[in-house]
Amino acid sequence: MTTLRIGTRRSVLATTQSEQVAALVRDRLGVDTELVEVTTEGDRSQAAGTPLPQSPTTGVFVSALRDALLAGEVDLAVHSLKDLPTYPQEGVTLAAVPGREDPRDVVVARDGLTLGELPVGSKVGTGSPRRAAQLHALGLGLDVVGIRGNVDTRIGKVRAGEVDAVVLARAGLARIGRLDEVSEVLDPLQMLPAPGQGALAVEARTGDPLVELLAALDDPATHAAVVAERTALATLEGGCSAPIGALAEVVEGEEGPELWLRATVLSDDGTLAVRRSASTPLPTITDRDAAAALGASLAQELLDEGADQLRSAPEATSSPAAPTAGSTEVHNA
Ligand SMILES: NCc1[nH]cc(CCC(=O)O)c1CC(=O)O
Repeated sequence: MTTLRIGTRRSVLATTQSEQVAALVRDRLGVDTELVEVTTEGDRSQAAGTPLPQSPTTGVFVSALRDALLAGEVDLAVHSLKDLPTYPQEGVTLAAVPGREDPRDVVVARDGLTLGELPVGSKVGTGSPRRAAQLHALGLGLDVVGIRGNVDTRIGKVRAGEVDAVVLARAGLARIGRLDEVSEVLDPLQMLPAPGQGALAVEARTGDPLVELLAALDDPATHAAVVAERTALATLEGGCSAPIGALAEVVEGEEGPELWLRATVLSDDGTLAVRRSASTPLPTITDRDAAAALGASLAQELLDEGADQLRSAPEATSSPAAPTAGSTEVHNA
């Protein structure tokens, strides 16, 4: 085989991630690699300062890379898995999910403060409805403000005093060597990560013999976890558009590996939330059907508990959404 061309976005985070996959390809397949930078619509719109659609499921960072893959300009594409839409794309196969970074969210705050140490009314920046809703649900009286831009830009807003803190994925900071900026790692009980957070997706063309070779890059425990998380997300997306967090982990049980999954759906303002967790034995670590079944059944439980009715009151209306059966009302202190 000649040199494998790896399609990547241009940001520091994306090229670092792609270089990590390139190193895996060289180690495990013994093949040379070349990074090919592809500019995505998401990158262009961020550079121009125009707002992005709020949901990452629209895949603005993803489609240009897939186009380059389908056009044969690159042999494989590397994405942050949480940025991938849940619906499959014709001609594109998820060939490997490498080992995951710590999936938790972190706080980068002025003076190294934690969320609980920030005074009431402090400005916390995030562009993520999931993070915003969970920040509100903490009841700390924080002022959640919308910000955007890459990891560097967002940290810069704290250093410039524009906001008191930002919430980011620990994985992104770990990959670009900026963990020293972190003032608090958020427990998933307070801040459940996005489905797929901290994991990478390696995509290739469906039917390309490369798909089978790339299986050597796969980490089966991570793969099982993200299948459960993303199946839950896909099932929930069918019924609601509210913010969703989900995290699965493989643990060693007495009778072999078990997959644990917890998930939450919140109203945008964080005043209503449903949370559930469940587990399943994994007869074999590559049993993706068991992982998918766990995700689907947990999502169904959340929908049965009213996850599809967790709508915040529209801003123009005065009456807040009524608590729904089975949902937990979160009181802001
Ligand atoms: N939303 C953009 C995005 N996509 C992937 C990561 C970080 C890496 C990861 O989660 O795998 C980030 C930045 C962030 O959320 O802080």
